[in-house]
Amino acid sequence: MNALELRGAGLSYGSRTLWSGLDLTVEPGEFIAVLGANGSGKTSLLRAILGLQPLTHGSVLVAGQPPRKASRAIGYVPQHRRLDPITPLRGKDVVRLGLDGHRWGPGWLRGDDRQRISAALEEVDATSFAEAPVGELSGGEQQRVRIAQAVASDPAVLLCDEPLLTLDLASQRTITSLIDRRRRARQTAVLFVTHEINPVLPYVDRVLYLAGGQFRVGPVDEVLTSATLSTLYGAEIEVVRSGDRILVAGLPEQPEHAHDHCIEPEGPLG
Ligand SMILES: Nc1ncnc2c1ncn2[C@@H]1O[C@H](COP(=O)(O)OP(=O)(O)OP(=O)(O)O)[C@@H](O)[C@H]1O
Repeated sequence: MNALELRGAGLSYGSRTLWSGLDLTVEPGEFIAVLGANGSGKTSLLRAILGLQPLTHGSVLVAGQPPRKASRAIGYVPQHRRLDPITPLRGKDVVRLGLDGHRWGPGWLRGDDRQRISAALEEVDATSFAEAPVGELSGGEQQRVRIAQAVASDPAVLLCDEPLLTLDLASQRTITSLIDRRRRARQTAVLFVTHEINPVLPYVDRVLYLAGGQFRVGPVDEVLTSATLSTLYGAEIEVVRSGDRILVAGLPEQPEHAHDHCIEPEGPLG
């Protein structure tokens, strides 16, 4: 079964279309980097997959189910934001929210939930944070606990919304390799929203690039090229591969053909 399937998906806010005609099938264990201009709708795409934002057109299925029915099939890792030092939660309480955070009330742990919480913490080498007040952990440690939360229900899809932001290089490496390890070990598909491809470059199978109401999906070498990005942005953009890094020069703040009042988007390129 596909981990994720978007068919003819489109999202508009009022007269503004973020993207439309989006067909994307993600296999179990695939790592997709979602890149694009500010405001191109990357976070909105994740919200649609989470079932928090209804699509204007088309459909989304997670592990064969509509998002609302698939809550345990979706893990979500948000941007790192420093938790208040007095946050009254221990590491294991944060992980538990990945199992019952979508249900109201205090609730009781079900069946093997306790085991799932320990296994998730162990997976991110965070067993020692189980009893620790999360607010006192470092940024990278807090982000590891958030990954444990996201994988606790053994999701089919892991949605990561710029999880490396504000982390130092060493923590970025730890987080990306933990996510990669999980998807290989459990065939968890990953949608990884990022402004910076290089930290995830070794892991990426395909890129979904959104800009100016258009998109392009494909392997890194097909999408991150001067020709493709220049077309997407309607401006001269240069992409240079230097060793194991990709450098992009000339990115405008906004794509040339970004539109607040929708002209029909051109959809997939090429
Ligand atoms: N609920 C909403 N109603 C109306 N407009 C919205 C709503 N949510 C987001 N938007 C707008 O849609 C656009 C896309 O937002 P989104 O956060 O999805 O973009 P993004 O690609 O993740 O941006 P960034 O890279 O800056 O984080 C933005 O212009 C935003 O203001």
